[in-house]
Amino acid sequence: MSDDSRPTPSEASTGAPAGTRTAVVIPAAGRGVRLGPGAPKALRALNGTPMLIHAVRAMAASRSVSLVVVVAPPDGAAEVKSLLDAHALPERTDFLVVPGGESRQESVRLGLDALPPDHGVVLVHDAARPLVPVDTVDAVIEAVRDGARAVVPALPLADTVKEVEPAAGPGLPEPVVATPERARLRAVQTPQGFDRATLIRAHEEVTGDVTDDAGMVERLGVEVVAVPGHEEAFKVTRPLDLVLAEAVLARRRLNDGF
Ligand SMILES: Nc1ccn([C@@H]2O[C@H](COP(=O)(O)OP(=O)(O)OP(=O)(O)O)[C@@H](O)[C@H]2O)c(=O)n1
Ligand SMILES: C[C@](O)(CO)[C@H](O)COP(=O)(O)O
Repeated sequence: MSDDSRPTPSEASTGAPAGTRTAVVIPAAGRGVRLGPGAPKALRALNGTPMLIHAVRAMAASRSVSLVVVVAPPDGAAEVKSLLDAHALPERTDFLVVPGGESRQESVRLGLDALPPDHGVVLVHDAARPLVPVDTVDAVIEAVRDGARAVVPALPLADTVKEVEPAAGPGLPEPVVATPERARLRAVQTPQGFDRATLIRAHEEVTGDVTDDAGMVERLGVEVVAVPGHEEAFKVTRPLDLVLAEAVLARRRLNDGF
């Protein structure tokens, strides 16, 4: 066997053929405006470790994941590379860091542009969902490997949801126009999983306001399916979410006995 034909360590350890080899793009380039002033959200600490490192570890915990592409704040790629070097991460996983863009959509696209050709399954996972359990990651990957072109982890809602019209002026109430049937609604999380070609086509063809990658795939007319999400995969968005995230980590430490 020539040197070129030998599998890389990550290919050898996951043992997956190219069609099912799995890469994850982690958009981590947001400012975190809703979290309040401070460092970019992904670099803020949870139990002393940057949120991004928790998110990277959550993805690399899956034995199916052989590559993680981190999309860093536009001026923070060097800092993110140093962070990855400074923290213990599984050796079976390869890492790339690229600078991000102005919107989440643009950041994901920049991450996709950096993917080498040999990964047929691509996950997109928010750095802002640092605590997703590995079982959820594996369930998404398995559904794609089983033939779904787009998969989202999703949870039923606890609140009733109303559709409203914009208020007629500042300080005025918003008229409620509809109450969708709650039993049919789901709160959608990440990682979202895709057949690579479908996700790339969505990012090439779909423009406009879309808040998640599966929404872009829906606009292509391609079926998206939901698998059970997890309450610990919540998105750290506002200050109270930091309190919850610290509490989840404390509970894990207690359960792990240290
Ligand atoms: N230009 C952007 C904006 C967002 N994101 C990433 O997309 C994920 C989900 O976005 P969100 O939670 O909205 O993060 P922020 O945009 O940072 O938050 P905010 O809207 O409060 O500023 C985050 O991991 C964030 O880093 C990104 O990579 N590039
Ligand atoms: C992708 C996402 O996490 C799915 O719920 C969500 O849409 C991201 O929204 P944000 O406003 O960019 O945080």
